[in-house]
Amino acid sequence: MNLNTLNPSGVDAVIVDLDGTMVDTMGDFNEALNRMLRDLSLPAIAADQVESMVGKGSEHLLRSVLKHVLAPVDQAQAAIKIEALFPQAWARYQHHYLEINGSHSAVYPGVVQGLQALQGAGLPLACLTNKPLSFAQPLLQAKGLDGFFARVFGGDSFERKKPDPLPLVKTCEALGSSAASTLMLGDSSNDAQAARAAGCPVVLVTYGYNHGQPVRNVDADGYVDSLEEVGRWLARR
Ligand SMILES: O=C(O)COP(=O)(O)O
Ligand SMILES: [Mg+2]
Repeated sequence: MNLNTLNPSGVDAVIVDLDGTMVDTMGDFNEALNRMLRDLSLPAIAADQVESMVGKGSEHLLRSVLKHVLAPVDQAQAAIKIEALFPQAWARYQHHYLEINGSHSAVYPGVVQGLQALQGAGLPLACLTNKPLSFAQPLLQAKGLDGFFARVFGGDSFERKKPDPLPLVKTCEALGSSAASTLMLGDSSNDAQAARAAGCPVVLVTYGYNHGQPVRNVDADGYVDSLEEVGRWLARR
């Protein structure tokens, strides 16, 4: 663990990211995307391609996937085609994602223990994801994680998504804590950039999705291999 620059007694609340931090949802993304591509008579996409596209919300993911599968078409044509396909792609993706939500995904080791420790330390918790709220809420329920969170916000809960600081600022407001005393736990540069811009301390997990880039290269206050480590550290406050 490397949380040297942070003081646990300065933390009053915690915001936790969902995909890549609490739940490994890559199987769900891959399944829903490939069902959508089949409906649109487009070729399938491999899971390792999808991983680098996750993190900036579902609209961005769908545009990236469509761009990838339409790659042989020239760029200007692809842009026009993506926008033409988007409404149907979005409708089919939502349908399939909600149908399979949680059935191809798993809670990472140490998450439940970590959240229990944070709750035991009396810290109010919020889940803040770029996933649509209608996907996030049933996923948290299906994985037995919903009871930990006083508030849950999705990528469509506010005007802008992470890496914009707005969702973090609004989540701090909802938790009644100052940005400087609200710790963000995430897995990607979106979480870290949003936290930095909002003035929140940020710790990143090393096992999630960071657009295929090494997470330790992202500017953050610490990196952990398990949320259990954060729980143990904050239980000392
Ligand atoms: O849906 C996404 O793009 C990623 O969601 P996250 O913010 O929970 O990592
Ligand atoms: Mg994430």
